[in-house]
Amino acid sequence: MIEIKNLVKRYGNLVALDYFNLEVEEGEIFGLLGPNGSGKSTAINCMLSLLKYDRGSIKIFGEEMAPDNYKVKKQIGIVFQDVAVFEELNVYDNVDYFCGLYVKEKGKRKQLVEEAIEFAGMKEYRKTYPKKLSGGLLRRLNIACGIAHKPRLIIMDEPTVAVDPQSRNKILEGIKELNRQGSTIIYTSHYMEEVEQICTKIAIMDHGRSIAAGTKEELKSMIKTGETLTIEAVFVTAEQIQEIKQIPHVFDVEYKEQILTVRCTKAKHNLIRLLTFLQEREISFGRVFSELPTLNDVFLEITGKQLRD
Ligand SMILES: Nc1ncnc2c1ncn2[C@@H]1O[C@H](COP(=O)(O)OP(=O)(O)OP(=O)(O)O)[C@@H](O)[C@H]1O
Repeated sequence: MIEIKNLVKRYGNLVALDYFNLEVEEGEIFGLLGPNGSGKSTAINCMLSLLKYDRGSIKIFGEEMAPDNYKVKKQIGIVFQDVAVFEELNVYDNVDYFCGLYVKEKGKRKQLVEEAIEFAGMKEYRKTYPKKLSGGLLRRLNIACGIAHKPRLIIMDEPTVAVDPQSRNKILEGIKELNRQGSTIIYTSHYMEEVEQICTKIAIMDHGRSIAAGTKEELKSMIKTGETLTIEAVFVTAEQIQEIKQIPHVFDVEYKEQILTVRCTKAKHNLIRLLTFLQEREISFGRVFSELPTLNDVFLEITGKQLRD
C-alpha cells in the first residue's frame, strides 16, 4: 500500500531522512517509532507531498505520490500533532467542514459526521466551541475531523502527546476500531508502550533511517536480550559484578544507585541462577523483577542508547 525507497531529505546541512525505506501493507496498524528528532514527522510530510525531498520515491496505493495527486490524497486522512480546528465553529460544524472537503452529498455527510462524533465520544459536546474543550477533548475533535470521511489510509502524527490517560485510552481504542472498520493506520510515536499495545507492524527510526522493522515479536527476536533481571541490592562489589558476568547466559551487567540490572539471553533458570549467586555471596537484596525484552531493548541493542533519555 505504501512503498518508500531511499528517501533523502535535507534541511540545509541537516540530513533529516537518510535513505529512508518503508513498506506498509493494507490492513496494518503501522507504528513509526523513534526518539524526538529522528525524522518521523519529516517522513510523514514527505509521504503526503507537503514537503519536497531531495531524492528517492514514494508510492501510495501503487501510484507515485505527487502534490497534485488528488485521487490518492482523497483516500487519506491526516491527524497532525498540532490541533488544527476552527475556533469560530462548534464541534459538529468543525467535523462537518473537514468531512465536506471530501464528501459533498449532504445526507451521507450528516451520517458520517454523526458517526465521527460518536466515535470520538463527543456527543454531548456537539454544540461546544473549541475554546471550551479540554486538551484531551480537543485532540479527540482533531481526530474526528481527520477521519470522518472514512479514509482508506489514516496517518496520525503523535496523536497522544500530552493528553490525559482517559483520552489517551480512548484514542488508542479508537485507532484499533478504525482499523477493524477497514482503515490502514500509520502512527508515529515516541511512546514505545503505545506502539507495543496497538501496532501490528513497527519500524524503528533513528537519525533519519529505519533501523529495524517487523512485528514486535520479530523485532525482539533480532536481539540478544531474552530477559532483563532487575534487583535492588544494597552493596555489590566490582569483583562480584565481574563474577555475575561469568554466569551462563548473562551478557551485560550494570550496577547503579543500588539497582543491579542483568541482561541475559533467552534461557530457563536465569533468575534462579542469579539469586543463588547473590545468596551464596551473602549479598542482601530487596525487590526482584524479571522482564521480557521491550522495544527499548531492541533500540538499545541496535543504537547503544535508550529510546527515551
Ligand atoms: N523545518 C525545518 N527546518 C530545519 N530543520 C528541521 C525542520 N523540521 C525538522 N527539522 C529537523 O529535522 C530533524 C527531524 O525532525 P522531525 O520533526 O522530522 O523529527 P521527529 O522524529 O518527528 O521528532 P518529534 O518527535 O520531535 O516531532 C530534527 O533534527 C529537526 O530538528
